[in-house]
Amino acid sequence: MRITDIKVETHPIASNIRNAYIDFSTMTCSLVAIVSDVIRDGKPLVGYGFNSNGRYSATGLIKERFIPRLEKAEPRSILTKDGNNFDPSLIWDTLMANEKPGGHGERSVAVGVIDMAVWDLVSKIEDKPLYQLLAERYGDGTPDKSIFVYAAGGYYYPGKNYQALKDEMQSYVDRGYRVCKMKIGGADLTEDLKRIDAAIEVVGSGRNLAVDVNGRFDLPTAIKYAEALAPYDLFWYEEIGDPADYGLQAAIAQVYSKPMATGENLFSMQDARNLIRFGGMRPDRDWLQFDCALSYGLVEYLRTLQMLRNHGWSPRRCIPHGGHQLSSNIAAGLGLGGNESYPDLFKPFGGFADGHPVVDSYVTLPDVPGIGFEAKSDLIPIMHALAS
Ligand SMILES: O=C([O-])CC(=O)C(=O)O
Ligand SMILES: [Mg+2]
Repeated sequence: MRITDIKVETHPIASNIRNAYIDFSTMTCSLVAIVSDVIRDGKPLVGYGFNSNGRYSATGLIKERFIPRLEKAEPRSILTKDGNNFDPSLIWDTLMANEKPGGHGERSVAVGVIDMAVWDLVSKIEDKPLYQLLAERYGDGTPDKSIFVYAAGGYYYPGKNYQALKDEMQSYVDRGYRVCKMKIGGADLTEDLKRIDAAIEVVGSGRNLAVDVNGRFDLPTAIKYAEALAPYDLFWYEEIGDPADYGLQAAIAQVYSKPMATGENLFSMQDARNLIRFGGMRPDRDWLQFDCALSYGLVEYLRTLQMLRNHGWSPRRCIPHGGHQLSSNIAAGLGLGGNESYPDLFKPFGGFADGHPVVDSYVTLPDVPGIGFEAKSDLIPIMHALAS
């Protein structure tokens, strides 16, 4: 068994939205196809992977450093002991050979893209959905039948007024979402509170609304907002300050007793561990958003989950950033708290399989081998085009 070809290309996922820190006018992602010599139904099995939004494509790194390492590896050295499948963690070690620790940067995105393709391929070779494979390898064999999802949106964009924000939230509610998320911190507090009031008119209560600062606030601003937000009893107050400012996070925990969420810009188990050690996050109410597609993939995410258990955290407190099908599989297979969803953004990479509607903020996963890309009609043609 061997890898016969690895292909990569960059795709635009641009839009005119803006959060408190960046706009998405030039956002891109990398798409990878790993072709194997395993033949099924007359065709080679192919695994696909891509990175989620927020970081740009890592195609340069993938091409220059990571594909050559994988191509040079002795084929037997990346297989399981019985030789019946590829071993994701041996592939991970091959990719990361000769890389110093720390300073994770965009390298974690490049490895995350390839790792997604590896898990897609590995579960296709086992001829089962990835969530089933994960539940069998790491759990009691029974994946969750459905997973919690919330609708992420509520961005700032040109000409958007309160009515447009309400219409957007209403469209999520109409598509089965109970919990929705909106951006704050890109306007002043008075304006943001008016936007929050408008959104709550639609979603019914603060408990159905999460707000995301995208790391914009310093401590005084964070506290001023925390005091104003507390009475709303929001679903969560997200990424309030710089992602690596654990002191700021811990200080907010002292004054804000309602749920907080963060972690989408922490890209390694070690960084996640620093958040848990020093960030004042509370395992009984807060949420962790580490996104494996930006942070060295599922091999690293398994290490992060183990670290969390060692610190008394349940995987149920994890709702990853990114809105991609890999995290849906992880959520169902490893018992996370759910997954993010962008009903209208970052298409066709984000989103779920066709014919699986969201009902009361829960969604089911398709019963197809791999991550489920073959059940997503807007995405799979792009993948096939790359592989062929
Ligand atoms: O706007 C973004 O960068 C995406 C984001 O933070 C999220 O989905 O939580
Ligand atoms: Mg966020």
